[in-house]
Amino acid sequence: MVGTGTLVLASRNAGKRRELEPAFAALGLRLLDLEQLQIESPEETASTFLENSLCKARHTAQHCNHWVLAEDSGLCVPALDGAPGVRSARFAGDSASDRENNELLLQRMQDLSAKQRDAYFLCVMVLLRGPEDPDPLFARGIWQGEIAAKMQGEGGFGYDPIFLPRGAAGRSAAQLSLQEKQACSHRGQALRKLFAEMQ
Ligand SMILES: O=c1nc[nH]c2c1ncn2[C@H]1C[C@H](O)[C@@H](COP(=O)(O)OP(=O)(O)OP(=O)(O)O)O1
Ligand SMILES: [Mg+2]
Repeated sequence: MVGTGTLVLASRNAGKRRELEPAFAALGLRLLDLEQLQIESPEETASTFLENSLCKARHTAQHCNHWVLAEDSGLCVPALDGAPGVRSARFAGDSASDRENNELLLQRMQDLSAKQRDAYFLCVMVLLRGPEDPDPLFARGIWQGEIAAKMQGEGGFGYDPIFLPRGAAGRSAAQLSLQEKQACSHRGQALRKLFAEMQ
């Protein structure tokens, strides 16, 4: 793979790209995303992160000639039966902004007790080494924390301003540096496991 020099990231999310890019750059790999390749995003209609992730990877691999990395991720609140879950990006509607999703989740959490504010991020990553790869590599990561009472911090993306990671002393994920977030996040863990699988 290193020889090809390019890996396609089957995503339109610039936040994911920012977090994933340094690890691939260190391997001498350049990431190209769906925006750059002008490939449409597939519909994310499955009920599991795994299926959505594989669907993004497979759709993209059919439109390009490179290895493809995809991931599907989301925020799960057990007290809300796992919502926003696989629908995290579309929680407040099909073209909802991060702010709208954050506001809706804060509103849904309003009457919950401290214990019920527990939440976790999940990331399921897939690497396809060609459109017909019969043996895709998978890896998942989980990041435990709780939902804050209000948004705090300017960094990161998505639900970062309202996610208080366990062990971060009350800082939100949006108040962590890129390196701090990658060291403990669902995405960082999944990526490290994927690299281990590739050995
Ligand atoms: O580290 C994170 N910090 C904050 N929020 C996060 C994170 N990781 C996932 N999330 C949220 C964002 C979005 O609401 C959903 C992912 O949805 P998901 O479909 O996987 O990504 P997306 O539609 O933004 O981009 P794409 O499908 O093109 O990769 O979970
Ligand atoms: Mg998506």
